[in-house]
Amino acid sequence: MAVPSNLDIAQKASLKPIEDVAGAMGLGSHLLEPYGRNVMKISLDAIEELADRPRAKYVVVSAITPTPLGEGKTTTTVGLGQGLTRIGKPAVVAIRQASMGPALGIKGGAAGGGYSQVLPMEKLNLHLTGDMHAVTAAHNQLAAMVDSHLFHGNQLGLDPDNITWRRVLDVNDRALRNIVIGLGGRADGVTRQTGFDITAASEVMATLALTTGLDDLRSRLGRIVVGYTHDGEPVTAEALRAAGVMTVLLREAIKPNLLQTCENTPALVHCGPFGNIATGNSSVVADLIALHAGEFVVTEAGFGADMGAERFFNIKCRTSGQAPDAGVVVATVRALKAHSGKYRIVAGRPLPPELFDENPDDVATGAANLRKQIDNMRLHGVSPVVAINAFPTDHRSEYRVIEEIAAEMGARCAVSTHFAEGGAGAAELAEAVAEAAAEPSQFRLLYPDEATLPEKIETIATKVYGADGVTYSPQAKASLETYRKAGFGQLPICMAKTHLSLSSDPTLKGAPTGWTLPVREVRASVGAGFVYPICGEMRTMPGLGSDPAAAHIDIDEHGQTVGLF
Ligand SMILES: Nc1ncnc2c1ncn2[C@@H]1O[C@H](COP(=O)(O)OP(=O)(O)O)[C@@H](O)[C@H]1O
Ligand SMILES: O=COP(=O)(O)O
Ligand SMILES: [Mg+2]
Repeated sequence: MAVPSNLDIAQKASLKPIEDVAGAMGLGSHLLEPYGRNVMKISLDAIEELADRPRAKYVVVSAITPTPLGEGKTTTTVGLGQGLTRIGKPAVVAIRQASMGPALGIKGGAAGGGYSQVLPMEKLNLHLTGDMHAVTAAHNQLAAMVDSHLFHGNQLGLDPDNITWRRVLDVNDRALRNIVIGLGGRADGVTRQTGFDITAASEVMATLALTTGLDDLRSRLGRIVVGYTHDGEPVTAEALRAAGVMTVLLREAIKPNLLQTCENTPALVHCGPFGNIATGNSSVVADLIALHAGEFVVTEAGFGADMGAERFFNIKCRTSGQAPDAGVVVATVRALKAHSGKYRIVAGRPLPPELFDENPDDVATGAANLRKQIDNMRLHGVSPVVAINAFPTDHRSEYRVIEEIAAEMGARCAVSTHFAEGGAGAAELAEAVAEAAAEPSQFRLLYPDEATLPEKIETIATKVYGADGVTYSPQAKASLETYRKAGFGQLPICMAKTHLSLSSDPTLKGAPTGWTLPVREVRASVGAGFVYPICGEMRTMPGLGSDPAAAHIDIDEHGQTVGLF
């Protein structure tokens, strides 16, 4: 029987009073702030108040390199959280809020799918409690203060041609990528070129995702570098007297949002997605609360294990000091077939019909990517569990290929039908994850703080992506030298690279070899606490397709939302 649409399931689901969901986590009402129906914010006091309770097992959900459709990481995160709860291991799910860019663009929402969703999905995929808008406001307030400083005499000596701080908006709008501001008369500001990034790519978002509390947020925001003087000295948000107001604009946004799944499992939703141009993980503070509010925390890391999971390990866990107990690699038959190079999956276009023919050989051909992503978990000492996210068009013989490869690689594996069956469909996966998480943690970071920036970049490129080496543009080389001199050398790396390939070329599928990683630009996100190499043709402001989801979203005759997915 066909599964109803995500929206149908979401609109018909029976939600528990959110106070009861909070109660199941052991959160007292004094820690809770209702935001309308079915959503609450949690005070950060909960971190300290819950700290003495037993620590949960910490599970990160990643994936093989996805097709543009996404392979079900968020859906599996939710399904696994429901599955663990069903087998008597109460779990808390921790995911990111959707960006309206992809939600109204090609990809769709980020609340999961089928009977494994976080609800209310309409709130999660649109405004939720306004955190995205708060990040946008704080980011653009700083941008306005930069340009106002230029207008009022530039006392700090900012080089107008070396201002790295752009503006952001939570909309896919290619027309804003490169703009000229300050046009008009003398009173209209200083004319210069700049542009917009999507809000999820803002350093303010990454700072919010990595901070451990309000004081830490205030000092991180102060360290944000907006540009450099003519002699290469960094100019900070603190110097522009902007960090205080930015902190005030974010004082509600720093609190994680509590929602629930289709099966009333607690779900914390906090911070933004994009594991290719941002850190792509939910917040440290949400995990610190969740880690003492149940037996398992299941959190997602954007895109494939080379992207979100690498950042989860080497940026998020480095910052929080937490160590994961298991890592799930979501695999789908369709994506492994695509990795064989014989099928082209384009978002917004019908899937090639031959994709649904039984073809275990093509699954085997594309499985090089699965092997590498399992390796990427092992590289960090994390016990991998392969979750085969079952689609109705799959064949048993194709699962057998994946199971055999997982067995060969010593990884546990389970077919999971959580999309169609909710937590009951993830019971086997939950058992496998519980076993993996029971093993002593061998977690290790990929590189030490004291490695140089080029060493860190080369380590990720060669060990995680499988590159032979790295090439740098002259601009990238100069930036790395500037950052070394400025004392940023101890920071970890957040690599902006395509999520559609292990390499920097989105058309190279499987596990490409014989290539080098081209670093064309390097930015420093000193507030968030990482250096940000941009590899190949990466855009930090997506554009809308010719037939975006937005064109199919409406209000029906009953006033119900339609078309959101
Ligand atoms: N097993 C499945 N069967 C059918 N559709 C699925 C399945 N898993 C996920 N989906 C759908 O695929 C899309 C991507 O799923 P999602 O969990 O958002 O992937 P990711 O988080 O990896 O990007 C969503 O629209 C979701 O509803
Ligand atoms: O950051 C990207 O997230 P998904 O992989 O869930 O689309
Ligand atoms: Mg997702």
